[in-house]
Amino acid sequence: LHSYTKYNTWDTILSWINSIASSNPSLVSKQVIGNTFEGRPMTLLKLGKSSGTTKPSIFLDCGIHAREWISPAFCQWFVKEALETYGSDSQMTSLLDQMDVYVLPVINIDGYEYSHTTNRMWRKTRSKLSGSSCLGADPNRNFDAGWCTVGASSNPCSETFCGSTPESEIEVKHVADFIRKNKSSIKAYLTIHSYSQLLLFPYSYSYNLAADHSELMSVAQGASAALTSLYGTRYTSGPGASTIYLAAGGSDDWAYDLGVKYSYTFELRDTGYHGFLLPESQIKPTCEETMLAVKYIAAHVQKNL
Ligand SMILES: Nc1ncc(C[C@H](C[SeH])C(=O)O)cc1Cl
Ligand SMILES: [Zn+2]
Ligand SMILES: [Zn+2]
Ligand SMILES: [Zn+2]
Ligand SMILES: [Zn+2]
Ligand SMILES: [Zn+2]
Repeated sequence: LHSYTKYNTWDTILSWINSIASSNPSLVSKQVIGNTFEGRPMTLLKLGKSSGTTKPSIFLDCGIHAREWISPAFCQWFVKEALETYGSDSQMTSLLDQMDVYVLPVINIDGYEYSHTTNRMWRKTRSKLSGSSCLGADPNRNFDAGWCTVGASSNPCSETFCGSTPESEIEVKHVADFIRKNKSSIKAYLTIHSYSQLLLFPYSYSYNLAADHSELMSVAQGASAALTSLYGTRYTSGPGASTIYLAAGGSDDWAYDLGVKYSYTFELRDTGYHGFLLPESQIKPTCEETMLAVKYIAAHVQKNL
């Protein structure tokens, strides 16, 4: 059965998505943006007061890397908090009245399932490339942003295999298609990973500073300070290249270059003690502190609409 403080399987998450959408019809709608390589439905939740017109929106995705289980847990937590506090929390109420928040709880569903059933440390998709016995590409190297130039491998057996072409991974293509289609209204892109406790923003594919570097930095510093205020968890903020590593093909860089100014990658808890195997006992505190950072960014986005 579904629990917000457990690492739910995909089947449990999908039935949760369906029940959430059907029990909150005025605030939530769902749509399938396409199927994964193995045919699972990439199901997107749209949160926000329904209005006849297109509202400005925030796109939040989780589970691009299979083994980063705290990530889908956060997307589920965000939905719970949003629906629970709409009407009582003034900021969340204002957010969902003025904007829409798209939540994609698991991008890499095939990989997520595989990490539950077969290999806990799996990272990539589960696509089959002709001519190789190795499976999958790194979806966060498969976006069309400096594709395969740095920090990625063209070896299909590598953990950071960039894919045969940009958007070769059908999961990446579906996400990119959706964001392209809605790029005029999507004001922020937040993608959730683990671990390291970092708040990253463009660029990772180059050491060059983004045009909006100073604003992105100040918002990141404010967001991580908000996060730290709850339990003292410390985060580092900065451009991906200088803060973690130089690497191309990431979703945040791609969204930023498409014109989504507020584009951030979160690396949640911890800093390596448990790493990807973060105990379920830490889901609640991790999600509660991350809510503060996400709400900080959302408030800044709203102020700048
Ligand atoms: N644009 C990016 N933003 C963040 C990262 C770090 C994550 C950490 Se799991 C990754 O390696 O895919 C990597 C890239 Cl390429
Ligand atoms: Zn398709
Ligand atoms: Zn990751
Ligand atoms: Zn990571
Ligand atoms: Zn522990
Ligand atoms: Zn809460």
